[in-house]
Amino acid sequence: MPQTFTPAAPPATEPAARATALTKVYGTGETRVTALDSVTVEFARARFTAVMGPSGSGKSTLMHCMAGLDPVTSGSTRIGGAELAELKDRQLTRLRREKVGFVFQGFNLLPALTALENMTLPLRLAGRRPDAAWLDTVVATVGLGGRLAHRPAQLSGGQQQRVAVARALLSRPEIVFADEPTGNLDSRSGAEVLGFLRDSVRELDRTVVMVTHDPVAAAHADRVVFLADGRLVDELHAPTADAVLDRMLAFESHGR
Ligand SMILES: Nc1ncnc2c1ncn2[C@@H]1O[C@H](COP(=O)(O)OP(=O)(O)OP(=O)(O)O)[C@@H](O)[C@H]1O
Repeated sequence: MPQTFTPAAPPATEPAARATALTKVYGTGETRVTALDSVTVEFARARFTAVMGPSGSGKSTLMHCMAGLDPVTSGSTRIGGAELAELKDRQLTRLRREKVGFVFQGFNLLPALTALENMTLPLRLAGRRPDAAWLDTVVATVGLGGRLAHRPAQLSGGQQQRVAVARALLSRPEIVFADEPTGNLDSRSGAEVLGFLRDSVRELDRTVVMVTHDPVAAAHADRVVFLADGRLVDELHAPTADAVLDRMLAFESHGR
């Protein structure tokens, strides 16, 4: 009897994103910098991971390479089942638009648009309509129900960042990369935004990777990975702020 071949579905344990022996070198000759030196790391689905390390250790570079914003020098980066180096520019742009959400320190909202218009803009640019039920869920999770018609200037920093989080979640991305999302917020608004990021992982099954300098912010994550000099040097599960701070101080004293 002829056998029909059915491609196997990706195993449930496949990570949302993965880097294998990822190396990134900037510049040549005297200005050559190895920003990432053979980093292998996985970001599990429906988990909140913080990336920490001293200034210049490669955190932003790791995020940019894994999000397909910056080409790698060698090694492999995957989002879901897709190997980024194998994608043509147009496919990469599409993958970034559909599978990756971004949250930046500076919110990056358009001032002339309302909160709701800002949230739905990436989907509309992609020619897609937001799913009404999912929009309601995301808006309820980030707690912006009464503010949808406000423009960014009429919102506090914390509310603006919640709009940015909602925008990142609306396309149901495989993974959300957040670069210092609380860097411009006071501690109370920062804690709220971190709470929403965590809720989006716990309640909405999203995957979030957050670069931060702040041990208190990192303690909201399920796991913290530490970079030093472009290498992955340690990780902590179920971190507390004190445990994160202890590790950071240990790296700094070793580095001296
Ligand atoms: N576009 C670039 N051109 C040249 N060198 C770069 C570039 N981007 C980053 N680097 C270098 O790569 C190294 C890692 O930088 P990266 O920004 O990833 O570190 P980081 O851990 O995010 O730092 P910070 O915490 O200060 O934001 C640094 O030495 C940096 O100077």
